[in-house]
Amino acid sequence: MPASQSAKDFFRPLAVGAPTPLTEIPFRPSRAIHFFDPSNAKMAAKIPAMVGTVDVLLGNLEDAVKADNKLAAREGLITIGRETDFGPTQLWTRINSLDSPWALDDLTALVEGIGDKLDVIMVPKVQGAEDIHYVDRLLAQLEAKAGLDRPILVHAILETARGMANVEEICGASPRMQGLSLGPADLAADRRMKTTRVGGGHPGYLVRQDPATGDEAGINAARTTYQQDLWHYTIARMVDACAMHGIYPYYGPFGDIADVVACEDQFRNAFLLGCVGTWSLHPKQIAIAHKVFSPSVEDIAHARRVVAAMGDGTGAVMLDGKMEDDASLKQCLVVVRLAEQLAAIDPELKKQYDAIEVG
Ligand SMILES: CC(C)(COP(=O)(O)OP(=O)(O)OC[C@H]1O[C@@H](n2cnc3c(N)ncnc32)[C@H](O)[C@@H]1OP(=O)(O)O)[C@@H](O)C(=O)NCCC(=O)NCCSC(=O)C[C@](C)(O)C(=O)O
Ligand SMILES: [Mg+2]
Repeated sequence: MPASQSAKDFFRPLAVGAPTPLTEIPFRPSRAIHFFDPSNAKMAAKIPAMVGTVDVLLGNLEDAVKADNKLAAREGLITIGRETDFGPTQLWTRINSLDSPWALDDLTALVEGIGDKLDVIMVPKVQGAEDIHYVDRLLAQLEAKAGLDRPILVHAILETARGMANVEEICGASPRMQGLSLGPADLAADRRMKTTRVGGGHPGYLVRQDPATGDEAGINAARTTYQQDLWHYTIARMVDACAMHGIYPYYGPFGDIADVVACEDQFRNAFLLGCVGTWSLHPKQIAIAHKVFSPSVEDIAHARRVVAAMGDGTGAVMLDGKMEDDASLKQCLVVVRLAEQLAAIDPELKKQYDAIEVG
Protein backbone atom coordinates (compact mmCIF):
# COMPACT_ATOMS: atom_id res chain seq x y z
CA MET A 1 0.00 0.00 0.00
CA PRO A 2 1.45 3.43 -0.87
CA ALA A 3 2.46 5.38 2.26
CA SER A 4 0.10 8.25 1.36
CA GLN A 5 -2.97 5.98 1.06
CA SER A 6 -5.27 5.12 3.95
CA ALA A 7 -5.90 1.45 4.69
CA LYS A 8 -9.65 1.81 4.13
CA ASP A 9 -9.11 2.99 0.53
CA PHE A 10 -6.68 0.27 -0.50
CA PHE A 11 -9.42 -2.25 -1.33
CA ARG A 12 -11.85 0.23 -2.91
CA PRO A 13 -12.47 -0.03 -6.67
CA LEU A 14 -10.47 2.63 -8.55
CA ALA A 15 -13.37 3.43 -10.90
CA VAL A 16 -17.13 3.62 -10.42
CA GLY A 17 -18.59 0.30 -11.51
CA ALA A 18 -15.28 -1.61 -11.44
CA PRO A 19 -15.25 -4.97 -9.65
CA THR A 20 -14.26 -5.00 -5.98
CA PRO A 21 -10.54 -5.81 -5.53
CA LEU A 22 -9.65 -9.13 -3.87
CA THR A 23 -8.39 -8.98 -0.28
CA GLU A 24 -6.42 -12.19 -0.81
CA ILE A 25 -4.87 -13.65 -3.94
CA PRO A 26 -6.05 -17.27 -4.14
CA PHE A 27 -3.38 -19.89 -4.85
CA ARG A 28 -4.01 -21.43 -8.26
CA PRO A 29 -1.56 -24.04 -9.50
CA SER A 30 0.67 -22.43 -12.10
CA ARG A 31 3.69 -24.69 -12.40
CA ALA A 32 4.25 -23.76 -16.02
CA ILE A 33 3.23 -20.49 -17.67
CA HIS A 34 3.39 -21.56 -21.29
CA PHE A 35 4.29 -18.76 -23.73
CA PHE A 36 2.98 -18.65 -27.27
CA ASP A 37 3.06 -16.03 -30.00
CA PRO A 38 -0.56 -15.52 -31.13
CA SER A 39 0.67 -14.08 -34.45
CA ASN A 40 2.46 -17.33 -35.28
CA ALA A 41 -0.23 -19.36 -37.03
CA LYS A 42 1.44 -22.73 -36.40
CA MET A 43 1.88 -22.05 -32.71
CA ALA A 44 -1.56 -20.51 -32.27
CA ALA A 45 -3.21 -23.53 -33.90
CA LYS A 46 -1.76 -25.76 -31.18
CA ILE A 47 -3.22 -23.78 -28.27
CA PRO A 48 -6.79 -25.16 -28.03
CA ALA A 49 -5.40 -28.71 -27.81
CA MET A 50 -3.02 -27.61 -25.04
CA VAL A 51 -5.90 -26.67 -22.71
CA GLY A 52 -5.75 -29.02 -19.71
CA THR A 53 -2.14 -30.03 -20.41
CA VAL A 54 -0.57 -26.99 -18.73
CA ASP A 55 -1.67 -24.78 -15.82
CA VAL A 56 -1.35 -21.43 -17.64
CA LEU A 57 -1.43 -20.49 -21.32
CA LEU A 58 0.05 -17.05 -21.97
CA GLY A 59 -0.43 -15.11 -25.17
CA ASN A 60 2.77 -13.09 -25.49
CA LEU A 61 2.58 -9.68 -27.15
CA GLU A 62 5.99 -8.28 -26.08
CA ASP A 63 9.57 -9.31 -26.87
CA ALA A 64 9.91 -12.32 -29.21
CA VAL A 65 6.95 -10.99 -31.25
CA LYS A 66 8.18 -9.07 -34.29
CA ALA A 67 7.27 -5.36 -34.40
CA ASP A 68 5.40 -5.92 -37.66
CA ASN A 69 3.30 -8.63 -36.01
CA LYS A 70 2.25 -6.73 -32.86
CA LEU A 71 -1.28 -6.01 -34.07
CA ALA A 72 -1.72 -9.51 -35.47
CA ALA A 73 -0.61 -10.95 -32.10
CA ARG A 74 -3.11 -8.81 -30.20
CA GLU A 75 -5.97 -9.68 -32.55
CA GLY A 76 -4.90 -13.33 -32.66
CA LEU A 77 -5.03 -13.55 -28.87
CA ILE A 78 -8.51 -12.01 -28.80
CA THR A 79 -9.70 -14.58 -31.35
CA ILE A 80 -8.15 -17.50 -29.45
CA GLY A 81 -9.54 -16.14 -26.18
CA ARG A 82 -13.06 -15.84 -27.58
CA GLU A 83 -13.13 -19.16 -29.39
CA THR A 84 -11.47 -21.40 -26.80
CA ASP A 85 -13.04 -22.94 -23.71
CA PHE A 86 -10.13 -22.87 -21.26
CA GLY A 87 -11.77 -25.01 -18.57
CA PRO A 88 -9.41 -25.15 -15.59
CA THR A 89 -6.47 -23.72 -17.55
CA GLN A 90 -5.72 -20.07 -16.83
CA LEU A 91 -5.37 -17.54 -19.65
CA TRP A 92 -2.69 -14.88 -19.15
CA THR A 93 -1.10 -12.34 -21.44
CA ARG A 94 2.15 -10.38 -21.46
CA ILE A 95 1.47 -6.88 -22.80
CA ASN A 96 4.09 -4.65 -24.36
CA SER A 97 6.10 -2.41 -22.06
CA LEU A 98 4.36 0.70 -20.80
CA ASP A 99 6.65 3.06 -22.76
CA SER A 100 6.03 1.25 -26.06
CA PRO A 101 3.61 2.39 -28.78
CA TRP A 102 1.44 -0.68 -28.17
CA ALA A 103 0.77 -0.96 -24.43
CA LEU A 104 -2.28 1.34 -24.25
CA ASP A 105 -4.07 -0.40 -27.12
CA ASP A 106 -3.04 -3.82 -25.77
CA LEU A 107 -4.82 -3.12 -22.50
CA THR A 108 -7.83 -1.41 -24.08
CA ALA A 109 -8.43 -4.07 -26.73
CA LEU A 110 -7.79 -7.07 -24.49
CA VAL A 111 -10.07 -6.00 -21.65
CA GLU A 112 -12.84 -5.10 -24.06
CA GLY A 113 -12.37 -8.23 -26.18
CA ILE A 114 -11.55 -10.99 -23.67
CA GLY A 115 -11.56 -9.32 -20.24
CA ASP A 116 -13.97 -12.00 -18.98
CA LYS A 117 -11.50 -14.75 -19.97
CA LEU A 118 -8.20 -13.15 -18.89
CA ASP A 119 -6.98 -14.14 -15.45
CA VAL A 120 -3.68 -12.26 -15.23
CA ILE A 121 -1.90 -9.53 -17.20
CA MET A 122 1.87 -9.69 -17.06
CA VAL A 123 3.52 -6.28 -17.22
CA PRO A 124 7.16 -6.29 -18.39
CA LYS A 125 10.03 -4.05 -17.26
CA VAL A 126 8.22 -2.75 -14.18
CA GLN A 127 10.36 -0.05 -12.56
CA GLY A 128 8.39 0.87 -9.48
CA ALA A 129 4.96 1.20 -7.87
CA GLU A 130 4.07 4.03 -10.27
CA ASP A 131 3.89 1.54 -13.17
CA ILE A 132 1.49 -0.68 -11.23
CA HIS A 133 -0.63 2.33 -10.18
CA TYR A 134 -0.99 3.37 -13.82
CA VAL A 135 -2.11 -0.10 -14.90
CA ASP A 136 -4.33 -0.47 -11.82
CA ARG A 137 -6.44 2.64 -12.50
CA LEU A 138 -6.63 2.05 -16.23
CA LEU A 139 -7.75 -1.55 -15.71
CA ALA A 140 -10.44 -0.42 -13.27
CA GLN A 141 -11.80 2.03 -15.86
CA LEU A 142 -11.71 -0.59 -18.60
CA GLU A 143 -13.29 -3.27 -16.40
CA ALA A 144 -16.12 -0.88 -15.49
CA LYS A 145 -16.68 -0.07 -19.15
CA ALA A 146 -16.68 -3.74 -20.11
CA GLY A 147 -19.03 -4.63 -17.23
CA LEU A 148 -16.64 -7.23 -15.78
CA ASP A 149 -17.57 -8.80 -12.46
CA ARG A 150 -14.11 -9.87 -11.25
CA PRO A 151 -10.83 -7.98 -11.26
CA ILE A 152 -8.06 -8.96 -13.68
CA LEU A 153 -4.85 -9.58 -11.72
CA VAL A 154 -1.43 -8.11 -12.48
CA HIS A 155 1.94 -9.87 -12.55
CA ALA A 156 5.18 -7.85 -12.78
CA ILE A 157 8.38 -8.98 -14.48
CA LEU A 158 11.55 -7.85 -12.73
CA GLU A 159 13.97 -6.99 -15.46
CA THR A 160 15.64 -3.75 -14.42
CA ALA A 161 17.92 -2.85 -11.54
CA ARG A 162 15.41 -0.18 -10.48
CA GLY A 163 12.61 -2.72 -10.47
CA MET A 164 14.72 -4.98 -8.26
CA ALA A 165 15.52 -2.11 -5.89
CA ASN A 166 11.78 -1.36 -5.63
CA VAL A 167 10.62 -4.97 -5.44
CA GLU A 168 8.79 -4.68 -2.12
CA GLU A 169 6.82 -1.57 -3.12
CA ILE A 170 5.94 -3.17 -6.46
CA CYS A 171 4.47 -6.22 -4.69
CA GLY A 172 2.42 -4.03 -2.35
CA ALA A 173 1.34 -1.43 -4.92
CA SER A 174 -2.15 -2.81 -5.56
CA PRO A 175 -4.53 -5.55 -4.42
CA ARG A 176 -4.32 -6.77 -8.04
CA MET A 177 -0.71 -7.87 -7.62
CA GLN A 178 -0.67 -11.63 -8.21
CA GLY A 179 3.05 -12.31 -8.46
CA LEU A 180 6.49 -11.67 -9.90
CA SER A 181 8.69 -13.34 -12.47
CA LEU A 182 12.37 -12.95 -13.10
CA GLY A 183 13.33 -11.47 -16.49
CA PRO A 184 16.95 -12.62 -16.55
CA ALA A 185 17.84 -11.42 -20.05
CA ASP A 186 16.71 -7.80 -19.71
CA LEU A 187 17.85 -7.69 -16.10
CA ALA A 188 21.33 -8.88 -17.06
CA ALA A 189 21.57 -6.18 -19.73
CA ASP A 190 20.28 -3.46 -17.42
CA ARG A 191 22.72 -4.47 -14.69
CA ARG A 192 25.56 -4.73 -17.22
CA MET A 193 26.15 -8.34 -16.30
CA LYS A 194 28.44 -9.97 -18.86
CA THR A 195 26.24 -12.95 -19.67
CA THR A 196 24.84 -13.38 -23.17
CA ARG A 197 22.06 -15.90 -22.39
CA VAL A 198 18.40 -16.05 -21.42
CA GLY A 199 18.58 -17.33 -17.84
CA GLY A 200 20.60 -20.19 -16.42
CA GLY A 201 24.14 -20.30 -15.10
CA HIS A 202 27.50 -19.33 -16.53
CA PRO A 203 30.67 -21.46 -16.42
CA GLY A 204 32.76 -18.41 -15.48
CA TYR A 205 30.77 -17.73 -12.31
CA LEU A 206 32.47 -20.15 -9.94
CA VAL A 207 34.50 -20.78 -6.83
CA ARG A 208 37.65 -22.91 -6.90
CA GLN A 209 39.04 -25.38 -4.43
CA ASP A 210 42.04 -24.10 -2.42
CA PRO A 211 45.46 -25.15 -3.79
CA ALA A 212 47.04 -28.16 -2.02
CA THR A 213 50.26 -26.15 -1.59
CA GLY A 214 50.87 -22.40 -1.69
CA ASP A 215 53.62 -22.60 -4.34
CA GLU A 216 53.27 -22.28 -8.10
CA ALA A 217 52.88 -26.04 -8.56
CA GLY A 218 49.92 -26.14 -6.17
CA ILE A 219 48.30 -23.08 -7.68
CA ASN A 220 48.59 -24.44 -11.22
CA ALA A 221 47.56 -28.00 -10.34
CA ALA A 222 44.10 -29.25 -11.24
CA ARG A 223 41.63 -27.91 -8.66
CA THR A 224 37.95 -28.64 -8.53
CA THR A 225 35.69 -25.73 -9.45
CA TYR A 226 32.06 -25.32 -8.46
CA GLN A 227 29.76 -23.31 -10.67
CA GLN A 228 27.58 -20.93 -8.66
CA ASP A 229 24.01 -19.82 -9.27
CA LEU A 230 24.02 -16.31 -10.79
CA TRP A 231 20.35 -15.85 -9.87
CA HIS A 232 20.38 -16.89 -6.25
CA TYR A 233 20.32 -13.39 -4.78
CA THR A 234 17.64 -12.14 -7.16
CA ILE A 235 15.29 -15.09 -6.71
CA ALA A 236 15.68 -15.01 -2.94
CA ARG A 237 14.78 -11.29 -2.88
CA MET A 238 11.76 -11.91 -5.07
CA VAL A 239 10.58 -14.77 -2.86
CA ASP A 240 10.77 -12.66 0.31
CA ALA A 241 9.00 -9.69 -1.29
CA CYS A 242 6.20 -11.94 -2.55
CA ALA A 243 5.80 -13.85 0.72
CA MET A 244 5.65 -10.54 2.62
CA HIS A 245 2.73 -9.40 0.43
CA GLY A 246 0.90 -12.72 0.05
CA ILE A 247 1.60 -13.05 -3.68
CA TYR A 248 3.49 -15.63 -5.77
CA PRO A 249 7.06 -15.76 -7.16
CA TYR A 250 8.01 -17.53 -10.41
CA TYR A 251 11.38 -18.26 -11.96
CA GLY A 252 11.04 -17.16 -15.62
CA PRO A 253 12.52 -18.21 -18.97
CA PHE A 254 15.30 -20.72 -19.62
CA GLY A 255 16.47 -19.98 -23.14
CA ASP A 256 18.60 -23.05 -23.82
CA ILE A 257 15.71 -25.18 -25.03
CA ALA A 258 18.00 -28.10 -25.95
CA ASP A 259 19.62 -28.31 -22.48
CA VAL A 260 16.78 -29.99 -20.64
CA VAL A 261 19.10 -31.06 -17.81
CA ALA A 262 20.36 -27.59 -16.84
CA CYS A 263 16.83 -26.26 -17.30
CA GLU A 264 15.57 -28.75 -14.73
CA ASP A 265 18.34 -27.71 -12.31
CA GLN A 266 17.54 -24.01 -12.65
CA PHE A 267 13.84 -24.65 -12.17
CA ARG A 268 14.54 -26.83 -9.11
CA ASN A 269 16.69 -24.16 -7.46
CA ALA A 270 13.77 -21.76 -7.81
CA PHE A 271 11.26 -24.35 -6.52
CA LEU A 272 13.40 -25.08 -3.46
CA LEU A 273 13.82 -21.38 -2.72
CA GLY A 274 10.03 -20.85 -2.71
CA CYS A 275 8.88 -20.20 -6.28
CA VAL A 276 5.52 -21.72 -7.26
CA GLY A 277 6.24 -22.07 -10.95
CA THR A 278 8.21 -21.07 -13.99
CA TRP A 279 7.82 -20.27 -17.68
CA SER A 280 7.83 -22.70 -20.55
CA LEU A 281 8.94 -21.32 -23.92
CA HIS A 282 8.74 -24.59 -25.83
CA PRO A 283 6.31 -27.49 -25.36
CA LYS A 284 9.11 -29.72 -24.09
CA GLN A 285 9.70 -27.45 -21.09
CA ILE A 286 6.18 -28.09 -19.76
CA ALA A 287 7.01 -31.61 -18.58
CA ILE A 288 10.17 -30.33 -16.89
CA ALA A 289 8.21 -27.67 -15.02
CA HIS A 290 5.52 -30.15 -13.97
CA LYS A 291 8.13 -32.57 -12.68
CA VAL A 292 10.02 -29.94 -10.71
CA PHE A 293 7.15 -27.86 -9.33
CA SER A 294 5.11 -30.87 -8.13
CA PRO A 295 6.51 -32.23 -4.85
CA SER A 296 8.08 -35.67 -5.24
CA VAL A 297 6.37 -38.80 -3.91
CA GLU A 298 9.31 -39.25 -1.50
CA ASP A 299 8.97 -35.70 -0.11
CA ILE A 300 5.23 -36.12 0.38
CA ALA A 301 5.67 -39.49 2.08
CA HIS A 302 8.18 -37.95 4.48
CA ALA A 303 6.03 -34.87 5.08
CA ARG A 304 2.98 -37.01 5.88
CA ARG A 305 5.02 -39.12 8.31
CA VAL A 306 6.11 -35.97 10.15
CA VAL A 307 2.52 -34.70 10.27
CA ALA A 308 1.36 -38.05 11.69
CA ALA A 309 4.22 -38.21 14.21
CA MET A 310 3.64 -34.65 15.44
CA GLY A 311 0.10 -35.37 16.73
CA ASP A 312 -1.31 -32.05 17.96
CA GLY A 313 1.52 -30.20 16.21
CA THR A 314 3.45 -29.14 19.29
CA GLY A 315 6.52 -30.45 21.06
CA ALA A 316 9.48 -32.36 19.64
CA VAL A 317 9.79 -35.96 18.41
CA MET A 318 12.59 -38.12 16.98
CA LEU A 319 12.03 -39.62 13.51
CA ASP A 320 14.83 -41.59 11.79
CA GLY A 321 17.39 -39.99 14.10
CA LYS A 322 16.22 -36.46 13.34
CA MET A 323 14.46 -33.97 15.56
CA GLU A 324 11.09 -32.77 14.30
CA ASP A 325 9.14 -29.95 15.94
CA ASP A 326 6.55 -27.25 15.24
CA ALA A 327 8.76 -25.57 12.63
CA SER A 328 9.68 -28.67 10.64
CA LEU A 329 5.97 -29.60 10.78
CA LYS A 330 5.12 -26.23 9.16
CA GLN A 331 7.52 -26.96 6.31
CA CYS A 332 5.98 -30.39 5.85
CA LEU A 333 2.51 -28.84 5.78
CA VAL A 334 3.63 -26.56 2.93
CA VAL A 335 4.49 -29.69 0.93
CA VAL A 336 1.35 -31.61 1.92
CA ARG A 337 -0.96 -28.67 1.08
CA LEU A 338 0.74 -28.06 -2.25
CA ALA A 339 0.33 -31.75 -3.09
CA GLU A 340 -3.40 -31.53 -2.30
CA GLN A 341 -3.83 -28.40 -4.43
CA LEU A 342 -2.03 -29.96 -7.39
CA ALA A 343 -3.83 -33.30 -7.05
CA ALA A 344 -7.13 -31.42 -7.26
CA ILE A 345 -6.35 -30.32 -10.84
CA ASP A 346 -4.01 -33.07 -12.07
CA PRO A 347 -5.56 -36.57 -12.15
CA GLU A 348 -2.22 -38.29 -13.00
CA LEU A 349 -0.54 -36.68 -10.02
CA LYS A 350 -3.53 -37.53 -7.81
CA LYS A 351 -3.10 -41.21 -8.65
CA GLN A 352 0.59 -41.11 -7.69
CA TYR A 353 -0.06 -39.15 -4.50
CA ASP A 354 -3.01 -41.32 -3.45
CA ALA A 355 -0.83 -44.43 -3.79
CA ILE A 356 1.70 -43.17 -1.23
CA GLU A 357 1.74 -45.30 1.89
CA VAL A 358 2.77 -43.57 5.07
CA GLY A 359 5.00 -46.02 6.91
C1 LIG B 1 12.11 -21.02 -29.05
C2 LIG B 1 11.32 -21.13 -30.34
C3 LIG B 1 11.68 -19.96 -31.28
C4 LIG B 1 11.64 -22.45 -31.01
O1 LIG B 1 10.77 -22.60 -32.11
P1 LIG B 1 11.02 -23.72 -33.21
O2 LIG B 1 9.92 -23.63 -34.20
O3 LIG B 1 12.43 -23.63 -33.70
O4 LIG B 1 10.88 -25.04 -32.33
P2 LIG B 1 10.58 -26.52 -32.83
O5 LIG B 1 11.16 -27.45 -31.83
O6 LIG B 1 11.01 -26.70 -34.25
O7 LIG B 1 9.00 -26.59 -32.75
C5 LIG B 1 8.34 -27.83 -32.80
C6 LIG B 1 6.86 -27.58 -32.93
O8 LIG B 1 6.36 -26.99 -31.73
C7 LIG B 1 5.74 -25.74 -32.04
N1 LIG B 1 6.08 -24.81 -30.97
C8 LIG B 1 7.28 -24.28 -30.68
N2 LIG B 1 7.20 -23.47 -29.62
C9 LIG B 1 5.90 -23.49 -29.24
C10 LIG B 1 5.21 -22.85 -28.20
N3 LIG B 1 5.83 -21.98 -27.35
N4 LIG B 1 3.91 -23.10 -28.04
C11 LIG B 1 3.25 -23.93 -28.88
N5 LIG B 1 3.86 -24.58 -29.92
C12 LIG B 1 5.19 -24.35 -30.07
C13 LIG B 1 6.32 -25.29 -33.37
O9 LIG B 1 5.43 -24.43 -34.02
C14 LIG B 1 6.53 -26.62 -34.08
O10 LIG B 1 5.29 -27.01 -34.61
P3 LIG B 1 5.20 -28.06 -35.85
O11 LIG B 1 5.70 -29.38 -35.33
O12 LIG B 1 3.75 -28.08 -36.20
O13 LIG B 1 6.08 -27.50 -36.95
C15 LIG B 1 9.80 -21.10 -30.04
O14 LIG B 1 9.53 -22.21 -29.23
C16 LIG B 1 9.29 -19.85 -29.42
O15 LIG B 1 9.20 -18.83 -30.09
N6 LIG B 1 8.91 -19.90 -28.12
C17 LIG B 1 8.42 -18.76 -27.40
C18 LIG B 1 9.52 -17.76 -27.15
C19 LIG B 1 9.07 -16.64 -26.26
O16 LIG B 1 7.91 -16.48 -25.95
N7 LIG B 1 10.00 -15.81 -25.81
C20 LIG B 1 9.67 -14.70 -24.95
C21 LIG B 1 9.75 -15.07 -23.50
S1 LIG B 1 11.40 -15.02 -22.84
C22 LIG B 1 11.71 -13.35 -22.68
O17 LIG B 1 11.00 -12.55 -23.21
C23 LIG B 1 12.93 -12.98 -21.90
C24 LIG B 1 12.54 -11.93 -20.75
C25 LIG B 1 11.74 -12.57 -19.66
O18 LIG B 1 11.76 -10.85 -21.22
C26 LIG B 1 13.84 -11.52 -20.18
O19 LIG B 1 14.54 -12.23 -19.55
O20 LIG B 1 14.10 -10.22 -20.32
MG1 LIG C 1 12.52 -9.06 -21.15
